[in-house]
Amino acid sequence: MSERYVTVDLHCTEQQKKVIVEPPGKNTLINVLSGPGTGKTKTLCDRIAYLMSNGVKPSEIAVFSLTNQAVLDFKKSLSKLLGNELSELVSVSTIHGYANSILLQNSKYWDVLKDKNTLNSSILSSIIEGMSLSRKENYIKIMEKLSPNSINNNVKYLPKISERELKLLKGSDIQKYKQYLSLSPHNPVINFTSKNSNIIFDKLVYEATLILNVNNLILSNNGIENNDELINLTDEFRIPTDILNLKEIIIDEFQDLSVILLDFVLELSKNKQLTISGDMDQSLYGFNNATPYENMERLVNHYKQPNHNLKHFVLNKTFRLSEDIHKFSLNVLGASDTFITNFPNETTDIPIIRKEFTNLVDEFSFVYNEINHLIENSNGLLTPKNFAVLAPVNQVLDNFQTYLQNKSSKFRCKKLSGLQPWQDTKLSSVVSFLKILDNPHHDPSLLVVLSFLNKIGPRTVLSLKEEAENDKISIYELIHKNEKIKKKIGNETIEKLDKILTNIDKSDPTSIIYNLSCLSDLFYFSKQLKTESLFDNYKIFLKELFNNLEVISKIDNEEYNILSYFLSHYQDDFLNVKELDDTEINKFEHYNEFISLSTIHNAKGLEWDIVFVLSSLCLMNNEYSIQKSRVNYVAATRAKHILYFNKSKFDQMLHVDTSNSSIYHKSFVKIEYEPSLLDCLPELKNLTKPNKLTNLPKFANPLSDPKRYKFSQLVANKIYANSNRNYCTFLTRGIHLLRKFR
Ligand SMILES: Nc1ncnc2c1ncn2[C@@H]1O[C@H](COP(=O)(O)OP(=O)(O)OP(=O)(O)O)[C@@H](O)[C@H]1O
Repeated sequence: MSERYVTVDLHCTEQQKKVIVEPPGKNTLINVLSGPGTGKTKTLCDRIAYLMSNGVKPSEIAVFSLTNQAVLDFKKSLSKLLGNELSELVSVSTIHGYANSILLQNSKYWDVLKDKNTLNSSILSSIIEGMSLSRKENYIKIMEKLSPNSINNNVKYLPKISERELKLLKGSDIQKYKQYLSLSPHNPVINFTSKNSNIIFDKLVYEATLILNVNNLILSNNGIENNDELINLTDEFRIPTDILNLKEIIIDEFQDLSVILLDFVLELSKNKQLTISGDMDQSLYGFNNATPYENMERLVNHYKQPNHNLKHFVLNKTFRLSEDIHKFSLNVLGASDTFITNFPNETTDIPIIRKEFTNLVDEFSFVYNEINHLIENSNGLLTPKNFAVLAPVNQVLDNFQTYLQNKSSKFRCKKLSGLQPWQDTKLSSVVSFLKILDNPHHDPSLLVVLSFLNKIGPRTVLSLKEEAENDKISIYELIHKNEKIKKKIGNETIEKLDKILTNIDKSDPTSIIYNLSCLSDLFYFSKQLKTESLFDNYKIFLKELFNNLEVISKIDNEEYNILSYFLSHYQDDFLNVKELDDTEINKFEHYNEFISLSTIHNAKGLEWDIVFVLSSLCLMNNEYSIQKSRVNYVAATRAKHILYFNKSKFDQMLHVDTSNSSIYHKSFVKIEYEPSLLDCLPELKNLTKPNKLTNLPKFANPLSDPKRYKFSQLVANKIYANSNRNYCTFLTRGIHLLRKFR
């Protein structure tokens, strides 16, 4: 057995260190709280390194976040700290992805959906069928024996409701909502399989929670091994031992969890260590019923039970925000207090630049000129990579990109993946196309592809599957035989499909790529690839696929045609990594040439030296809401040095804008603080510093203003010095990590 030692120095503050070295305990909650840039994510990574150095196996740690982007960022931080080889041993995934993998253990669709982070709602709907545990006979019998009080008998009497009503119910009566989730997919009162609904994802997590629940009951009921009947009943619910052997569950971005996700987390972390970190004010998923304060209250009460432990850790130093930006962000939020009392030594000391616009072209031209000015006056110290342009919605970013193209801009932009967090990444569907080209009787693949057609919804997918199974024929045969289905799909489509299948030469890479394109056109695949970056990735994928097929064609192999050889040998991550990982694109283009463009939602957890937040000119609704304040708060707190927070003429922010006296008056008398974490954790009050909303932030003139020309050079020097800073400046006490690697 080979042994290796990896030494990692952890540079941290005293407060971060307390989190890092806290030993894991059973039924213990480590609650890491604080504001933006205080190193929450970094501290979690350091903790993992420390635990590993103290004998916890990487397979005993599981890290979760809500979005693919957040998962990717966490993986990057961990691999920066530990190197790829070590960091890849730790499971980091979305909760939905992990729940999905629990459910798919026994599914025959496993080979289509094996990537833990990739969910495809059309196949998912087929999978959900047949695995609704809550209504399964065996499940009910197990519950009667092991946990008789938990069976809910009211479920039978639920009235039929629409999807919209069910969504509303999620916000108003979560218990009722869960009763609906417990129904079988074939129930007559609610449709789980609608393509655009998040309900299907809740159903998925709900079912996985039940499986965990059964396993926890088995574990806590000694003597079950002598009970043959229970062993038989529980057999189909058993999950792999890796999951049961977990010691530490880590949740980053805790504030984004909904009640359904918290149920899953609590079940998974039973008898284990649960470590969470988050900033309640950065909760952006209210539209998906993230309930940060309620969840925190529930969690705290849970861990106040006997035999449970609760430990709070507050980080008070931000490594990102200047005092001005911090003050601005607190006012944007209407926050009465803050945990942050320490700021980085090196900041550029530029107050926020807040310029007003009445039309988008003026605004775009301002942003372009300002970036140009800063780059040109920096003596090469600033490059596009120091900048980000953020907007509330994708549409504004697209317009900005078009503006730059028309202007033949000197610099280029890279849009951060606009993928919806837990939903389809679609690119994996290319495998389905390839499988059909190889063998049209591969049912799961044909179902995926058919579901891309407008008229084919998940209900039709399910009935196609059922019908084919009944008639003992393949789906491909069925669509040729059944006149009704033929009509639904369209005769012409079926004929074209047949033509492609006859034309393809499976031993010629060019023919494979050509027919793959025909097939994907036939099923409107480009419509599925909604974002430009996904489309770019698709092109990269085709290029790589072609290269791979060319290589295979040189291998002398009589048994296989090259397409089936490829399909039985391709690496799983050949497909999956690319659509999530921007670094793949960086291989093709030089990173420094790009300005990051991102929606505010996608920018969460990230930081840049200079950030432009575009105004909401395009959005008609200028009414105040806590959700909107949180989005603005996240946007403002992405900036390390200079924050441009553009203003629409029609928009005023309470506690921030001073020019309009009535607004000032309003913000002055209103002083209505938003709900705060202290409402559920009053014991942390003495760790906070009050924020006076009447004490308004300062604003500065743009840097391209002739009077500030010299200043630009100074700013560039400071940013450059700061980007090359040595972490040791902040080192309170390094931890020496020695890891035995087996
Ligand atoms: N002890 C430290 N010494 C030096 N830099 C640090 C330290 N801790 C964190 N940082 C730096 O501070 C920045 C913010 O860290 P991180 O992204 O982990 O913060 P966060 O609290 O998760 O932020 P957010 O709430 O915005 O997601 C990063 O650049 C990180 O490298």
